[in-house]
Amino acid sequence: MRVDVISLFPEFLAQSAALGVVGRAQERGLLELHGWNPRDYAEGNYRRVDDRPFGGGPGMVMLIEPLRAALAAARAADPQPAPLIYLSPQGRPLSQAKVRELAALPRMILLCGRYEGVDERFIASEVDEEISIGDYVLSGGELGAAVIIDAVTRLQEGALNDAESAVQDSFEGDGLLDCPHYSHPASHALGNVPEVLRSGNHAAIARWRRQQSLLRTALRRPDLLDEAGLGKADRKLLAEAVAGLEI
Ligand SMILES: c1cc(-c2cnc[nH]2)ccn1
Repeated sequence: MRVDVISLFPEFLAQSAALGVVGRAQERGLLELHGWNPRDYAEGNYRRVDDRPFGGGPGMVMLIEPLRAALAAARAADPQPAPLIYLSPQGRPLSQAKVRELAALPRMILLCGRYEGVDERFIASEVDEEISIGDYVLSGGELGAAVIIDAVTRLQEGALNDAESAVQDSFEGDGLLDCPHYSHPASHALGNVPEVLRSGNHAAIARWRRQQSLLRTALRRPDLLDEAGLGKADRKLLAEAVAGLEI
């Protein structure tokens, strides 16, 4: 997969992408990352990439022309078509379903805004999709781009080793929150590991873990539970766990 990133701080992404799964995916030829800095295409002595907003108000707005030139350079660098995705608080919330959709693409171009954002005419003319990574304001879209790059890279065939794939599957598989995890020591001042996990009874362990995932999801993210479409056995397992809660 090829990912082009339009950003005033390409070094930010280069550093974050050099590590871990994303760094390894690049070494394995599973991912190609290219940065495009609008400042390299800005005209004039000051190479302006932003200016004050019409109508007044705080902050600065990223200008159309440097963005158009950076986008044109990115598109000219590879014949593969690619959607332009703008990371912004006004975007649709990122979900694992959207990550799966993006991971299936051969290429995408991520636009990272700074300041107050991007001139609306560029968005209306060139942006295919706006995506938000959460309802909070960041200093720019680069962290959102890094999140998307990490999440889609993990879905590239061959990017994860067996242990990492198991972790991915355990979360991604059924849309529920993960169960609690424990390791040594079995007994500690902070508490003891649940007996079932030390029983060696794999059926009982799987049942306990499923029940804990269901209970956690019901308590913390009931919205995910609704989407999961539980079957009769899961609803029974959850009801048993809820009945056992000490309220
Ligand atoms: C994606 C981008 C942003 C953001 C971009 N610039 C300021 N905040 C916030 C949330 N998700």
